Amino acid sequence: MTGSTSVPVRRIPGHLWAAVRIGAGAAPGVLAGYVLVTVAAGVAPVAAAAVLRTVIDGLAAGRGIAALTVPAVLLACLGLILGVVPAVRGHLYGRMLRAVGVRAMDRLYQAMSRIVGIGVMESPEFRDRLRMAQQSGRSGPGQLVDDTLGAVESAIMLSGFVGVLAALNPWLALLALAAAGPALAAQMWLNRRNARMLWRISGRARREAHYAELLTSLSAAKELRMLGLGELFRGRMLREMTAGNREQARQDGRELAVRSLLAAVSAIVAGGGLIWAIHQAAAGRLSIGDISLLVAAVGGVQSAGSGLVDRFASAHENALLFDHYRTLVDAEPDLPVPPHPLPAGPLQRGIELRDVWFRYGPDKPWVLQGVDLTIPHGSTIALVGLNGAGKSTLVKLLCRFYDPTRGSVTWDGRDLRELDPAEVRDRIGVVFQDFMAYEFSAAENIGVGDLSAMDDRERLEAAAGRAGIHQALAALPNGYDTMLTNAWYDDADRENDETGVLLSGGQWQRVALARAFLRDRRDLLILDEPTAGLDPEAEYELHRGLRRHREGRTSVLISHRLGTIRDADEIVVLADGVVRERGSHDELMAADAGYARLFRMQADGYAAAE
Ligand SMILES: Nc1ncnc2c1ncn2[C@@H]1O[C@H](COP(=O)(O)OP(=O)(O)OP(=O)(O)O)[C@@H](O)[C@H]1O
Repeated sequence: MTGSTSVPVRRIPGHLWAAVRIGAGAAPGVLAGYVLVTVAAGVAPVAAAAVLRTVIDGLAAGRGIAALTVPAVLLACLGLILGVVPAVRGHLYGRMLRAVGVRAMDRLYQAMSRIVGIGVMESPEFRDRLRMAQQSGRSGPGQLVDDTLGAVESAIMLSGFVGVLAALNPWLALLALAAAGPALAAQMWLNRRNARMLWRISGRARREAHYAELLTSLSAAKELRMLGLGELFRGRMLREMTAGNREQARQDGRELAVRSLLAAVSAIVAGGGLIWAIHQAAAGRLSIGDISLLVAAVGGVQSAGSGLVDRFASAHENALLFDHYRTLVDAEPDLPVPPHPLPAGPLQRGIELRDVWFRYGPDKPWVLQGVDLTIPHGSTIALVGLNGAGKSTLVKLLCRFYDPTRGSVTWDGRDLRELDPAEVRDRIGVVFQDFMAYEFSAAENIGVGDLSAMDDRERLEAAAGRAGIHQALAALPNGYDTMLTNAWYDDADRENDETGVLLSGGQWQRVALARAFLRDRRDLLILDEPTAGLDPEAEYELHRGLRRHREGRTSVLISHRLGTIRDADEIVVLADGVVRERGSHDELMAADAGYARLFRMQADGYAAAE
């Protein structure tokens, strides 16, 4: 994905067409009605002006009421149409906007769920683009459809009134058209600058939102108060906001100058036309009806012309933002997935990392520098290493959130890149170091571990039991249906302030473990610091349970508390991006290297505390 500050004009019709197609798919009936109303809104003013001339000329010529009844009724009908159209149009617009918004957002989030890895989501450019796509995706396509039809309406009206002017004086018509050209060009220039400005300040907008979120978020509230960070964050938020506003004000100034100039040109054309018409009428070359038609036509050309420019401007601007939406929706896959992936199948031999090199980006330092590691089926491998050694990174490669920069990860000899990532992930149960605490009920918080068990209370309770959290959840005000948040409640709980409950850090960790236990029939279990927040008794109990659970299963365990992993089949020490030591606890202690030193350090710490 490359940085985008403007969109070639040739891409704009494609965007308009894409938006109309979304509209036609989302609400075909509403769109058809909208087209009809648009055509009526474009034709009616021209027809009304022409009929009015007939009526005025008829009156001036002293024609009787009988001759004028039909044009009068026609005029009344056109007036009715002109009166009703805005309300109908507003109604249809609202319906179309909502229908198109749902479909467009659905497509955007479908595209997001097609993203296989997480690397692309970490790029600031992606985050900016996503924010703009979310902004434009909700109402952008609907507005584009509205702009397109609005432009059609203005074009119908403009061509009608230009035709009228041409019939009265071709020079006037030419002059009116000539004034529209520079207006369009100027507007496009303004739009491009506006889109560039929006892209430029998008980082500011993101930072502003981040500080605003920090100022009000529950998770930041403790540190914010203790460390007195409110003033700092508010200042930074305001700084970003003010800088963004300054850019916006410069653009507003440009817009004011250009638009005033265009309005002046248009008024001069209109005034000139009127002076000419009055002279012609005084000389008897134009009738009173002609004058009324000319006044209507000059006004009509002005309003249709500026309507066309406005619509074009709005369409151009929306298309520029919609470009971010389409770039994301039509993006190539972030990680290559073969069209016909091989089946991963149940793990039989094991997982192997061969000479794996990895860094998070070409400009980032190497995290892994040639890791060779075998995780045989049925064995437990413990990963050990200092902070930042690359343990969690290795886990992310096992889940194929990233591809190795060099080397390969294989599942029973088949490269993960040849397999369907969804199938591989379905065969893995994992508790991440930074697991999610969903603002859902307790049952759902465990159930998301295996959607097929979401409504199976027995399985949920069994998993919670194994994680040692069943009793605590059962004792909540609404048992497993209690919301684990005080931010919002289920509809049924709305009246009851008692039902939103907050868990402690350790309790949350148990819920996350229960989520993984729900996936206990998986081929590989990965636990990244699963007991870091537990009290010693709970940790002991849990590791005993885990040992039982791991028997005969393939697991990868990460823990800084070396006592909890000493019975792993193999302990692998990562350092400087490579496997520095490997072996059983006894072997590594006998080798008396880094692991033994760390183990003794921890053991001495406990002994000293006694
Ligand atoms: N998403 C990321 N983008 C860029 N760098 C990252 C990212 N995640 C981790 N890193 C870097 O990769 C290195 C390894 O991080 P990793 O989280 O794998 O270490 P770890 O061994 O799990 O550490 P810990 O024991 O602290 O959990 C660190 O230097 C970290 O800064």
